[in-house]
Amino acid sequence: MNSKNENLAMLCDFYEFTMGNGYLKNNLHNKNVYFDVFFRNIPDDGGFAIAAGLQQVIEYIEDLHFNEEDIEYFRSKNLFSDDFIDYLKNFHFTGDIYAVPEGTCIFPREPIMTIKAPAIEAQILETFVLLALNHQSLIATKANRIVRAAQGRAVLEFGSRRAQGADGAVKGARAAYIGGCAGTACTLTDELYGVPAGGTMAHAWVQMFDSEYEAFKAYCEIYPHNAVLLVDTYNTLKSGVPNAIRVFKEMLVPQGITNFAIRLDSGDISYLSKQARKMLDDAGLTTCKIVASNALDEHLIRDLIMQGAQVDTFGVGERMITSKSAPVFGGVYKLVAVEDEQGNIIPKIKLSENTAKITNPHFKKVYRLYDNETGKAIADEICLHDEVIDNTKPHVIFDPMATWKQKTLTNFTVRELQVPIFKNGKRVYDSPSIDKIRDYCKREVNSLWDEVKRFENPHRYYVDLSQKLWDIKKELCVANSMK
Ligand SMILES: Nc1ncnc2c1ncn2[C@@H]1O[C@H](COP(=O)(O)OP(=O)(O)OP(=O)(O)O)[C@@H](O)[C@H]1O
Ligand SMILES: O=P(O)(O)OC[C@H]1O[C@H](OP(=O)(O)OP(=O)(O)O)[C@H](O)[C@@H]1O
Ligand SMILES: O=C(O)c1cccnc1
Repeated sequence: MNSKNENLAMLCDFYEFTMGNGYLKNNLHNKNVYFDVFFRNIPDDGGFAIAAGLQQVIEYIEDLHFNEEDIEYFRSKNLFSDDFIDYLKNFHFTGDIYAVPEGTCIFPREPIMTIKAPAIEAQILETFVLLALNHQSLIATKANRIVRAAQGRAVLEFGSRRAQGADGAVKGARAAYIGGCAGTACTLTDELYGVPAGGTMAHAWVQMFDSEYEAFKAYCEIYPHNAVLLVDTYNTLKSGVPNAIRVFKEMLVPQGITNFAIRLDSGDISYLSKQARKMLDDAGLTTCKIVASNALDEHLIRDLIMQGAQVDTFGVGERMITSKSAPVFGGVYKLVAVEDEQGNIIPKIKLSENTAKITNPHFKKVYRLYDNETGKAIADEICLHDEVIDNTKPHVIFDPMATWKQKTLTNFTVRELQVPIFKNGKRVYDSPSIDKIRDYCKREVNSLWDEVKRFENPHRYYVDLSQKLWDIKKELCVANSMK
């Protein structure tokens, strides 16, 4: 499921192979094509999303090959030509890929990945590329909302047991960490990706002993430095908290240990946490932290904080790992250009009755423009691949949906968002460590205005087109609408 040497080549929609077979028959297979990955709607009607999943795309592509069993499978279908089957036998990726690094804040309609490759290769990549980017971007985006709602309090990822499948759990926990979670309950995600795993205890531990007091005592004996006692098995305020206080005072305080905690997992978390805080403080255990869990999400956490709940750490499972309130990240994979025999890039467009759904044609680049005074991101500008924005001159940006809405920038910095990942089939990019990705994500989110980050009716961040790209798009719209 996760190792680099697992062959996921067959995790591919069947039509990629029927098209591939057809491209070969029509001698189109070696034609270089350009595909963009982009998305149209931000989950939960948020103001931005977070890119994640690139490392899994890289590992998939580096390992992409069809083994004997796969070749036999294709033969058994009696659908594919011998030439195509021979082609698959020797398949490996030979193209170029550009992508935004994991942890980047991303916005609708801008290319987050661009694939330039011979047609069959580009087509075969589609399913896995979308699957990996869509899933992890969804969870990183959701986790970031939950982490922001917690306003500096730690959020732990607790979702494996309710994730949609093993990959949903493991890659989901990786993405949640990129989005800002402090750690995960998923041991495998720690082993594979270095996301710190940890946890508290289940009700089963407490139930295994003759009394709650004995259960807490036994735990503190083994784990004096990591004691988080679950206090709601019988009666939170009448037995759970008093027993925890007794054990902390009898066993840990005399050893000079102060970093212990209790966990609330049911009932009114606001009321219980305030009462528990008071009881702990009255007992002199002011350093004791309070963890809360139980079907939490960004709205409940925000609400609990508004109610004055005394919670230091939130454990969040099902609603984060499944992104329950918005379970789809609609990233798509669209053909934007082909090369002719001379190597000229011919832009392609897909029209739609819905103007927002008309694709942005051509091989492109995305620039992010930052205001030098505030350091905040002003807008993204999608340009042709060979366009450069000169920040020493005033620069006009305009809304592509309402071109009369213009702004002239004078004091700004430009950053190209996509970086080269593969060149002629060879990887030219090393994924940063997971902690570096997480730090980068934090800086990225800090570079956005608060208005873009609010949960309700966020300000729409501008994603503009360069004049040259806009002109080409308009021309293609007119030309293609006559077809
Ligand atoms: N003060 C609060 N304000 C708003 N929501 C809360 C508050 N306290 C708890 N909640 C949430 O209300 C929901 C209550 O869920 P539920 O009825 O399943 O829990 P419970 O009955 O307390 O516990 P359980 O059934 O797990 O023993 C949870 O999502 C919980 O996080
Ligand atoms: O509610 P979530 O956000 O998904 O957080 C994870 C939940 O998983 C555990 O409970 P579970 O119901 O599995 O078992 P328990 O009876 O031991 O609490 C834990 O106690 C949390 O309540
Ligand atoms: O460590 C915990 O407290 C934990 C882990 C997974 C799910 N619920 C709780």
